[in-house]
This record gives sequence, C-alpha cells and structure tokens, in this order.
Amino acid sequence: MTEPIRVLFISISGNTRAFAHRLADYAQTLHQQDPNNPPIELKEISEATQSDGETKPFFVMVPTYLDGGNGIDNGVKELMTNAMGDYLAEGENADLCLGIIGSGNRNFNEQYCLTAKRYAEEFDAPFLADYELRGTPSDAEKIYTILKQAVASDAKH
Ligand SMILES: Cc1cc2nc3c(=O)[nH]c(=O)nc-3n(C[C@H](O)[C@H](O)[C@H](O)COP(=O)(O)O)c2cc1C
Repeated sequence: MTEPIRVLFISISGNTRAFAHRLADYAQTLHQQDPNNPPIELKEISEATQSDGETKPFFVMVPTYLDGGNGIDNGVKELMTNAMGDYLAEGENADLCLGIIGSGNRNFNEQYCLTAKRYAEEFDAPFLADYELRGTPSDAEKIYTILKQAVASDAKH
C-alpha cells in the first residue's frame, strides 16, 4: 500500500485551497489508475490549528502576503500566513518538512512567492516549485511529479 503524500497548506482567500484540492483530485485519479501513485492527504492550517506534533513527513504550500520593502535590500513583513510559520516553528515540526511550494502573483515581481522562499531558508527545506494564484491543470501535473520525486529521494526519514 502506497503511503499518502501529506501536504499542509494555508489559504486566506481560497486560491491555495482550490489548488490543493485540484492537486489531491489529480493524485486520486492517478492512484486509481495505478496504486503505485500515492494519493495526497491535505491538512489546512489556520490560526485555530493546535499542533499536537507532526510525526510523519509532509510538504507545505504557502501563498504570499507581504507588506512593504522589496524583499531584497529592505525588509518585508509577513501578513496573514504567520500561522503556518508558527506551526512549522513548533517543536520538531520543521524537521519533517520535505519541501515548500510557493504561490503568489507575478505582478509582485521580486516579491513573487517570497514567503515560501523565506520559509525554505528559515526552516532549512528545499523550495520545490511555484505557481500563480489558483494554478492550472499543468501546474498540478508538474507539482505532483515533483512531490513524488521528492518523496522517493527522501533519505532523511
Ligand atoms: C495584500 C496582498 C499582498 C500580496 N502580496 C504578494 C506578494 O508579496 N507576492 C506575491 O507573489 N503575491 C502576493 N499576493 C498575491 C497572493 O499571494 C495570491 O493572490 C495568492 O493566490 C493568495 O492565496 P490564497 O487565496 O490561498 O490566500 C498578495 C495578495 C494580497 C491580497
């Protein structure tokens, strides 16, 4: 039996939630065709989430909400998504994070997907992929392949 791929996400206006479900639906279709394709198990993190301590590896999907700065030579302030950063910082959770997927809007130029990039650095996990807004079917295909490869090459756990 193939272990599900776990994906933790946070979503403020619903785009990341929509993409997470698109990704899980795509994984489910492939899983039904061939049980060697792992399904995706989603967990939504919000301000209300209490961590009882993660025990299995997972990936993170985080959109970008930043205020001020340009993210390069002056500071930016993370808004809205802090509950995910707090969750990763709790206990040993970050040790189980296999990678971060960022989303955002390219209109933000250098700040595109910057929260995911900052998390990757802070929590010492690879920045695996990015997509815009609600993502596309081809983003789901691409990201599913990346997650599957990351699980297969995970020598840490
Ligand atoms: C106030 C605000 C600030 C944002 N800042 C950024 C940003 O700095 N970089 C970026 O790539 N996207 C930025 N975005 C775009 C969001 O990351 C994008 O809409 C994302 O899909 C929202 O995900 P959600 O609907 O799951 O909350 C911003 C959106 C808003 C409303």
